[in-house]
Amino acid sequence: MELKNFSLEGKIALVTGASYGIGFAIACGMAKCGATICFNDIKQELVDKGIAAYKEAGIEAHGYVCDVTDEDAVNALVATIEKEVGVIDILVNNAGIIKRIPMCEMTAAQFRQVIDVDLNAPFIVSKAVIPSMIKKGHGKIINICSMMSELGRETVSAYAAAKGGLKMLTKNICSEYGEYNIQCNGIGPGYIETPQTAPLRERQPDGSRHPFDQFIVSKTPAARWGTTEDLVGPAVFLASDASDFVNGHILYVDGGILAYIGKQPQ
Ligand SMILES: NC(=O)c1ccc[n+]([C@@H]2O[C@H](COP(=O)([O-])OP(=O)(O)OC[C@H]3O[C@@H](n4cnc5c(N)ncnc54)[C@H](O)[C@@H]3O)[C@@H](O)[C@H]2O)c1
Ligand SMILES: O=C(O)C(=O)C[C@H](O)[C@H](O)CO
Repeated sequence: MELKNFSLEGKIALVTGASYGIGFAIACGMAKCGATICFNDIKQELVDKGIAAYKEAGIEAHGYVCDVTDEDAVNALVATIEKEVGVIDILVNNAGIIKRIPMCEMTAAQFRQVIDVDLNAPFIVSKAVIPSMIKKGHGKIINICSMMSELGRETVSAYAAAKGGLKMLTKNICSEYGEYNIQCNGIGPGYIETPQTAPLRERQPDGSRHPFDQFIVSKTPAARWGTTEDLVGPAVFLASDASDFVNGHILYVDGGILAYIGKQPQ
């Protein structure tokens, strides 16, 4: 039996919002498996820093400024990549924001902003790449979901609504385009050490650990925060031929949080 390989040689990947953080780590991992990396971010300054960081990692990445919520800009980005690099084989919808505000104190505009980046944008970017994937006869779409695709918590109503919707968008793209050999799956990271979660890990004025930091470690069987490197193997798997029969799945990379009721207070 031939082992379907994990190589990404000859594949072109677009990772959104990938100047740093989870997207940067996933892109670096895909590059090490042979993929050509294209990425975007919202500001030239971030793209420039990203290109330098990829170069430092030995990767010649193609960087573009593009706000993923702007449909015209996204369509222009995909057309430019197709012209300059080639047809996108792998899309990672990674760009995202969070606003931690109690729901009744959050404005509708703030709610909409989170939905726009975390849910509408993955729709926009996926819609932009799918036609060429159909023509090419294959495609991989990986949506970066969250624990909040399954669970709620105080202050993250918009984010949870977006990430829950992103889980179902993932399943719907699978349903609608699986027959064209397009696999759309999600990765659901646990709590990962990146700028997005930095406020949850800040030391207290007395030097003690943030209460949320202690809470998450107690809720994680692995008893630690995740790192961006923990996400690379799962992303490469879902981007490779080895996952051609995996579709509509959310792969939770959470150290066991979703399986664990929590430790009895001592
Ligand atoms: N860090 C975690 O614990 C965690 C866990 C689960 C899911 N996630 C998700 O993973 C993804 C990456 O998270 P992260 O922790 O690396 O976040 P981050 O805040 O460190 O990075 C997010 C990136 O997205 C970019 N971005 C934001 N809005 C954009 C827009 N409109 N257009 C283009 N780029 C935009 C930012 O500039 C940044 O480069 C997000 O979707 C996040 O919701 C993070
Ligand atoms: O709960 C929060 O405040 C978060 O920041 C959620 C994390 O970013 C992440 O999405 C958990 O999977």
